[in-house]
Amino acid sequence: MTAEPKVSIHPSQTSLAAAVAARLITRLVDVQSDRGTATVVLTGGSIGTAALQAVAESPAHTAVDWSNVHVWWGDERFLAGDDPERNAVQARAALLDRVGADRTKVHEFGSTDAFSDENAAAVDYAEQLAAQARAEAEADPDTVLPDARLPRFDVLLLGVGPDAHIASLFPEMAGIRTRDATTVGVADAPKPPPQRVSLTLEAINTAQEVWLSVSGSDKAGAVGLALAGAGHVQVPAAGARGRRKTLWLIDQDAAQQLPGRLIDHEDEPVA
Ligand SMILES: O=C(O)[C@H](O)[C@@H](O)[C@H](O)[C@H](O)COP(=O)(O)O
Repeated sequence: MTAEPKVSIHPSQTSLAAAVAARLITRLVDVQSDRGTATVVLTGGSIGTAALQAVAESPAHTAVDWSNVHVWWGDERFLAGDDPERNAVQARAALLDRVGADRTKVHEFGSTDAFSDENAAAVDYAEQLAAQARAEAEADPDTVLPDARLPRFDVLLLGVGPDAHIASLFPEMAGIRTRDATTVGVADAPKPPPQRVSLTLEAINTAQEVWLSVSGSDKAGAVGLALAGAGHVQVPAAGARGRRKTLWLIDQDAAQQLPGRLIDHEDEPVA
């Protein structure tokens, strides 16, 4: 069971980042009021990081109990642990270190400090995810996880590249074709750095809500193809779906080639 995409268009990159931030705060507060804890899967990239900064700068962020948020990543650049190009380093600076996130609940992909290659880091992340899934199932025997290998992802954020990649799943490459695994090592990514680790599409699509945030005219073609129903091997963003909600949050520039029938006027804009 997955949700058909809905689209929300925002006037600029800044208002888009603010809208993603407002929605994220609301989502985390809502989930925490139901279950006590909430789980978010973060993305790297410009809009992903700008949205986290906007969360930190919003007075409303204090409504979230950050010590009870589990944080995972959709992908990571396989670099040294303190490399400023790592998605986790950028997320810590933009938000996590500013709001007092609990380091034991911030689950980073392994780095070159600890792993010999990207495949080893991918295997380790799959084990971390599975261990958390077991812990959640033991803590609440009534919990039904969408996939026993993965914790419940309440919201999963993705950026989209001009080639329509999501996380580190690039068009036509092995990562987007990977099945029966929750994570994958990527050795030859066209976007630098070449070595990366990523959730697979099947892992991404276990999330309750998948939000794709996209800004800029260089992404308009990718957005148009993805929402016109292209195949996920050629257009990875086309395959990303949440179980309950699939939300495309885009700015005007990225919306230039959008099939008109997909614009949900009731859902725009929230910033
Ligand atoms: O590690 C990464 O590079 C990302 O996770 C990647 O998937 C990113 O989200 C897109 O490439 C969009 O990035 P921009 O928003 O910077 O274009």
